[in-house]
Formats: sequence, structure tokens, C-alpha cells
Amino acid sequence: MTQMPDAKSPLKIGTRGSPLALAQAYETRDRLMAAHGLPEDAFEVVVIKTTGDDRAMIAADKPLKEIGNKGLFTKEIEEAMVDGRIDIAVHSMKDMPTEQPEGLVLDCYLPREDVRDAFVSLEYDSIMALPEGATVGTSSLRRRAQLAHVRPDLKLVEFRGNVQTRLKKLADGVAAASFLAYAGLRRLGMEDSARGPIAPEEMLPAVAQGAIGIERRMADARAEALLAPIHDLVTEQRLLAERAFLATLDGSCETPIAGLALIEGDRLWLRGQILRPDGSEALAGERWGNIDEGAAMGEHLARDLLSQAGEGFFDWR
Ligand SMILES: NCc1[nH]cc(CCC(=O)O)c1CC(=O)O
Repeated sequence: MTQMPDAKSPLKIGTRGSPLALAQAYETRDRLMAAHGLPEDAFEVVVIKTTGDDRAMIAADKPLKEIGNKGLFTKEIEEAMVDGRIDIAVHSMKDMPTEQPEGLVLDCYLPREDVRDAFVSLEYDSIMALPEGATVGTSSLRRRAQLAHVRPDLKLVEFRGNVQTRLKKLADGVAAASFLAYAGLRRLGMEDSARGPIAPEEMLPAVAQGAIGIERRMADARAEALLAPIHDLVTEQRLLAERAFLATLDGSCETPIAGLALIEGDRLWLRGQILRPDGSEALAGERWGNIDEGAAMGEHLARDLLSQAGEGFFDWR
């Protein structure tokens, strides 16, 4: 029997310090408390500062792609886990690279939140309601490309920071609209800040959007035992398909890629999309398969789209 955590030897939950990251860490702690009947002081939430947070603060108007690369927000957290400063790490799966560092396992996923993007605007109800030539703020390459594809008239400007910062920019007239993951707003109890979610048919979300993954050391039997009952299998099966699609495309935050898997009964549906960064071209495809075939479906769909795209599809510089 593994030793359960207590006040003397709490399970240390590592997270970034943003309001959303903290909300996700506390959701994880609450689920662990409920699943095991453990008190609050059996857990300790430890904030780890990451290069991503630092550099993002210095260069708040720079696109993330110019600041760093894959794992910008996750590397230091993983180092803290290897060093034993934390025992588990709570991550937005949307930000996780597809390769897994040695010695660490990522096999626990919380039930997925809403996967959709949210349309945020003080004046307008939807993308299509925006006036000709309106300015839209977003730093996501995917959202930029998707918008440029359906509304080439829109002017796109860099927009980052937390929800409050973005709402302030909208109020200051910097842009007429912006976009956020609806899941993030819901976790912060701020969904009223958005006009509403956007249907995936109109804007296919990022791979793994709305999903939280919990990473641990491979040899940590206590963390493994604690995490097992809070794992959500359906979320894992959906992510397997979406992340195989992403991995085969060698996607990162630097490539406009979207993907969404859903499960209906014992069947899995996957839709994937790749876009030219300027939105001039978008390719999408769908697959149906068995639930346990997600990884192969993701890979095949990616190969199919890549062969349609041809060389240079993602080039733009
Ligand atoms: N790229 C940053 C990021 N990573 C996860 C979320 C939101 C929460 C989620 O998708 O789970 C966000 C912000 C956003 O896109 O609005």
C-alpha cells in the first residue's frame, strides 16, 4: 500500500502562476481530495515561474513565435519535477509538445471542458457581424489564419495577456474583437465576458483545447496511485487522435493547425485542418474509426492533408 500524502508529506502540485493555471491546479487538487477523502493540507500548490511567463511580460506585444519555441511554458515545470521540488504538474494540453521527456509520464487527463473558441467583443455578436476592415486582436497563428481565410478584409493585430488585459484593450478601442478559449473563461467563471462560443464548424479549435493533463515522475508510485481515479478515459482517447494528427504534422505553436475528435458510442470522429499562415488556403479532412484507432487515424489524416498540401504550404517568411 502506498503512503498517502498528509500535512507532513503533502503532494506538491506544480503550476504556472497565471490565474487560469492556478484555477486548473486547484481543480486538480479538489478532484484528488474528493477521490481519496483527503484534507486540503495533504496537498501543496507550488508556483513555478517559466521562461514563457518572463519573456511574455517583457515583450507583451511580441508574437509568441518570436519569443520562443516548443515547451516554453513547460520546460521549467518539468525540471522542477525531476528535481523533486514538485510531484505532479498540471498542464493545459494545448501547450504541451507532443514528445514526452524521459522519466516523466503524462497519462492522466481531467474530463475535458468546452473545446470551442469564444468570440469576445464589446460591440459585435460574431465574426460575420464585424464591419468591413475591422481590427481583430489575436496572437494565435491558427486563429489568425482561420480568420484571414473567411474574412480577408479584417486587420489582424497582436493581442496577448490575460482576460482582463484583453478586455481593457477592447474597451480602449485597440481592436473590435478578440478570441479566447471558452474553456479558460469558464474555468475562471468569466464566460460572461464573451459574446459566446464559436461553433467548431466555423472555427475548428486547437488540438487538445480545453483539456488538462497531469504529469508525474515515472517511478513515483504514490503519484500514480493518486492520479488513477481522477483520470478520464474519453478525454485521453480524443487527445490520442488529435495529438497524433499534430505530431505527424510536426505541429507546434508556429504552424496553423486545428483538430478535434469526438466520441459517439464506440466510434471516434476526427476532423483536422491545416492552413497557410496568411489564410489564403485551408485544407480539412475527416475520419471515422474505432475508439482505439485514434492514433492511427490522426496519423493517416495528417499524411493525407500533407500530400494534398505539397511542399512549401507552411512557408511564409
Ligand atoms: N495558448 C495559451 C492557452 N493555453 C490554454 C488556454 C486556454 C485553456 C484551454 O484551452 O484549455 C490558453 C489561452 C487561450 O487560448 O485563450
